[in-house]
Amino acid sequence: MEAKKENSGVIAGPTNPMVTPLLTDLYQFTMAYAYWKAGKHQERAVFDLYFRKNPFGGEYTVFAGLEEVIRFIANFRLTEEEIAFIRESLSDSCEDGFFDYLRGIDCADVEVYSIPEGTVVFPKIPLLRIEGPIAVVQLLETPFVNLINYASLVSTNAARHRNVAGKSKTLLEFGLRRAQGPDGGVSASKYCYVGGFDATSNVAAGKLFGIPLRGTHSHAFVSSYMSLDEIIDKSLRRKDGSSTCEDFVSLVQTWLSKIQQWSNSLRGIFGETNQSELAAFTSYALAFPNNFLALVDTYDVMRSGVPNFCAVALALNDLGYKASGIRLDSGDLAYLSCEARKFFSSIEKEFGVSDFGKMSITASNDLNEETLDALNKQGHQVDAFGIGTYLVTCYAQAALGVVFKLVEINNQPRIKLSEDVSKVSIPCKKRCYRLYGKEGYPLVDIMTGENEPSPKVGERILCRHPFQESKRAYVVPQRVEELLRCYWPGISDKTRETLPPLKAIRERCIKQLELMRPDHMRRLNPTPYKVSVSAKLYDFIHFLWLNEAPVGELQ
Ligand SMILES: Nc1ncnc2c1ncn2[C@@H]1O[C@H](COP(=O)(O)OP(=O)(O)OP(=O)(O)O)[C@@H](O)[C@H]1O
Ligand SMILES: O=P(O)(O)OC[C@H]1O[C@H](OP(=O)(O)OP(=O)(O)O)[C@H](O)[C@@H]1O
Ligand SMILES: O=C(O)c1cccnc1
Ligand SMILES: [Mg+2]
Repeated sequence: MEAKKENSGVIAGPTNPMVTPLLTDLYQFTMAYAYWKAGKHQERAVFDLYFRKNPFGGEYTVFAGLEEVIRFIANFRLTEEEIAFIRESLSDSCEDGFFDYLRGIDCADVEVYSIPEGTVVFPKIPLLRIEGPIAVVQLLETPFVNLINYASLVSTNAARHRNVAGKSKTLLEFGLRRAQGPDGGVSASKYCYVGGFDATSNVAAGKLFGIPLRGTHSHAFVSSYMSLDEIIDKSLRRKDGSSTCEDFVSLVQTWLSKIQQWSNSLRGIFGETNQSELAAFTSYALAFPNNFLALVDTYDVMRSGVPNFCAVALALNDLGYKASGIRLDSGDLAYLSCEARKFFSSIEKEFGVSDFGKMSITASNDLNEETLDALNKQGHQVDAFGIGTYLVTCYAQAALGVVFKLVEINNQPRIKLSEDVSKVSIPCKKRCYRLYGKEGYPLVDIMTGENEPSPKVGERILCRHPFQESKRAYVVPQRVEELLRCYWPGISDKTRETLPPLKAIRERCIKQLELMRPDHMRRLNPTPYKVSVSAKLYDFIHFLWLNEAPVGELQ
C-alpha cells in the first residue's frame, strides 16, 4: 500500500518549459512511425544510458540530471498542437492511425532504473536502464541524453574545481553571463552546487532551487563615482541603534589619514589613494553596513584599493559593524592576496581591532583548475574563489559522450558491434553493483545478468574486464551496493524511489567523492577505477559477439 501511495505522488514538470516531447531528434519520430507501421511499436525494449570515457582527463564522473529526467517522463504527453506539428513534419505517406497512437501515449508503461543522482560513476556502467514499448522509449533517447549530459559534465567540473581548491575554501559560481544561453546558465548554477560549490550569483537559480546567493560589486560601481562630494546622506546609525554618526564620510577620512600616517612611518607604501574609489566604497558601506565587501583592483590594489577598504572597514568598526572583505579581480592573485593579508594583520596589531587580519579575501578572473593549482603551489591567502567562464562552459571538455543503446528486445539480448572495442555495447538487461574493499574504498563496479545471484559480502567473486580476456581479478567484497534503483516503476509493482531535495543530492555527491581512493581522484595520471562484468556475462557477451559478427573471407 505504501508503494501505491508513493507511486501515485504528483511530480512537477521539467524546470525548463522547453523540455517537451518535441525536444527530441526527428529520427526518433520517424523510427516510431516505422515501428508502428510494422506493428512492432509495443515490443518491450531495454535501453542502457551510459558514457564511455570520464571527462577532463580524469577517472571519475558525477552523475546528475536524474530529477529532470523523471519530471520529464512523469509529465510526458503530446498535445494536439504538437501532434499536428509532427504530422506536418513527417512524410505525407504517414497514416492517420499513427497520430491516434501518439495521442494516447505516455510513460505509464515505461520503467526507469537509475543510479541515485550525485553518485560518483564510471564508464560503461548504465546510469539508467529504461524499459518499455520500443516506440515510446525511442522518443525518450534524445531528451534523456540531453538532460544527463551537461548536468553530469558540469557537476564533475565543479567537483574537480572543489578538489583542487580544497574543502576549506568558499566556491562561488559566477558564470551566468558566459554560459551557453539561459538554460546553460541556470543548469550550471544548479549542478555546480551539486558538485560542491557553495553559492551562485544567479538570482533565478537561487529562486528556483534554493541555492544560496552571493555576490560583490563590479568595477562599474567603483568607477561610477567621481568624488566624496557625491555622497549626500552621510549619516549611519550604530549597529546597536544607540546613536547615529552624522558624518560617516569624515569618519572614513579620519581613518584613512591615520592609516596613511602609520603606513608612512613604516615603509610608505602609499601616498594619496584614489578618492573616487573611496567614495564608491563609502557609499557601498552606507548601503550595506552589515556586509560591506569591496572590489579593490579598479585603480591599484595595494596603493589605493586595500587602504581605502581598510579606512571604510575601520570606520564601520567604530560603529559596531564588521566588514566582510575584499575581492581581487586582476593581477597576480597569489601575491596580492598575501600582501593584502599582511596589511590586514598589521592593521589588527596597530589599531587593536580583533580579527581584522582574518578579513575575507575573494579572488576571481578567468580561474580554472590549473590556475587554482598554481595558486596553491605558490601559496596564497584567498578564502573564496568566484569562478565563471571556465566552469560553466566546461572549457576543458565540451561534452560527456553519453549514449543510449538497445540491450534487449522481447527478452532477446542485443549487441552493437564496432571496430573500436570501447564502442561495443554490453548486451542484456543487467544488474550493477559496487564492491567495497577492506579499507572502505570502492574497489570495482561489476555488471551481471539480471537473473544471476548478487555478489555477497565475504564471498569471492571473479570480476572480468568486459573485453580484455587477460584482465580479471578475484574480489572478496566487504560491502556490496546495488547501483540501479527503481525511480519510475511503470507497470511493475516496484516502489518508486523518492526524489531527494537538491541539498541532499549535493551532500551525497560530497560524501561519495570523499569515499574514493585518492589515487583515482588526483589530477595528474589518476588510476583508472575498475569496471567489470561477471564471468557469466563475459562469456555471454563474447558468444553474442561471435554470433553477430560476420566471418570475413580472404582472397
Ligand atoms: N599567481 C598566479 N599564478 C597563476 N595564474 C595566475 C596568478 N594570478 C592570476 N592568475 C591568472 O592569470 C590570468 C591573468 O589574466 P590577464 O593576463 O588577463 O591579466 P589581468 O590580471 O586580468 O590584467 P588586467 O585586468 O590588467 O588586464 C588570469 O587567468 C588569472 O586567473
Ligand atoms: O572570470 P570568470 O571566471 O568568467 O568570472 C566572472 C568574471 O565576470 C566578471 O567580470 P567580467 O569578466 O565581466 O569583466 P572583466 O574580466 O573585464 O572584469 C567578474 O569580475 C569576473 O572576473
Ligand atoms: O558578484 C560578483 O562579484 C560577480 C558576479 C558575477 C560575475 N562576476 C562577479
Ligand atoms: Mg573577465
